[in-house]
Amino acid sequence: MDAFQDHYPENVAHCYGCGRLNDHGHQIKTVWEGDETVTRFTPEPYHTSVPGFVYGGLIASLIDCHSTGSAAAAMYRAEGRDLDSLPPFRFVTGSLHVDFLKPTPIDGPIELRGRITEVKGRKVVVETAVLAAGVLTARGNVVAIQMPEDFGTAKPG
Ligand SMILES: CCCCCCCCCCCCCCCC(=O)SCCNC(=O)CCNC(=O)[C@H](O)C(C)(C)COP(=O)(O)OP(=O)(O)OC[C@H]1O[C@@H](n2cnc3c(N)ncnc32)[C@H](O)[C@@H]1OP(=O)(O)O
Repeated sequence: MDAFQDHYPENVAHCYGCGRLNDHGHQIKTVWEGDETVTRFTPEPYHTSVPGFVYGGLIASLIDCHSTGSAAAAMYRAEGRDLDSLPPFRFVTGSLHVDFLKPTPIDGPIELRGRITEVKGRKVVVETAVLAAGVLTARGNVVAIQMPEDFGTAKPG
């Protein structure tokens, strides 16, 4: 099945977490399963924190990109539009909150299951459960915001 990230236009397909064109990145893939968005990812041995367990920064990174992809897909769904239709919805992370509930074992796939809890203007809130072998090990809350036209052009300060 096609993933949301397979539809990202080339100019936003280089993200370290979700860009299909980033050879060094995670290249996550997210799909709808009913009203939930689902990403499955198998960690590598080098994603270790404490031996046997996944590095928390990786979990945060997966939640991050799972959520921005989910936010875009939710907006397309809300408008009854095809994922390839123009103009494209592009979301960036405004806020990323992670609760680490239990150590996440590294020896198998991780499943992220997201729910859209708010859509308001340019903002989408996504809550994500992170499961390893069916056990909830972390929870994420992301505020994703539709990318402004002038993203990245503002001068610091
Ligand atoms: C499926 C088909 C694909 C199609 C194609 C998709 C392409 C998909 C591209 C993916 C690309 C990779 C994405 C990876 C995820 C990153 O890693 S993104 C990189 C990390 N994030 C950044 O660099 C963002 C930096 N921050 C900014 O640029 C700006 O602060 C933001 C986030 C755009 C917001 O600025 P703004 O547009 O001026 O926001 P503003 O109008 O003030 O607020 C809008 C709303 O958002 C809220 N808000 C703003 N900032 C925050 C915040 N930090 N916390 C909470 N709420 C906030 C406001 O309260 C407001 O809410 P309401 O009052 O309407 O309820």
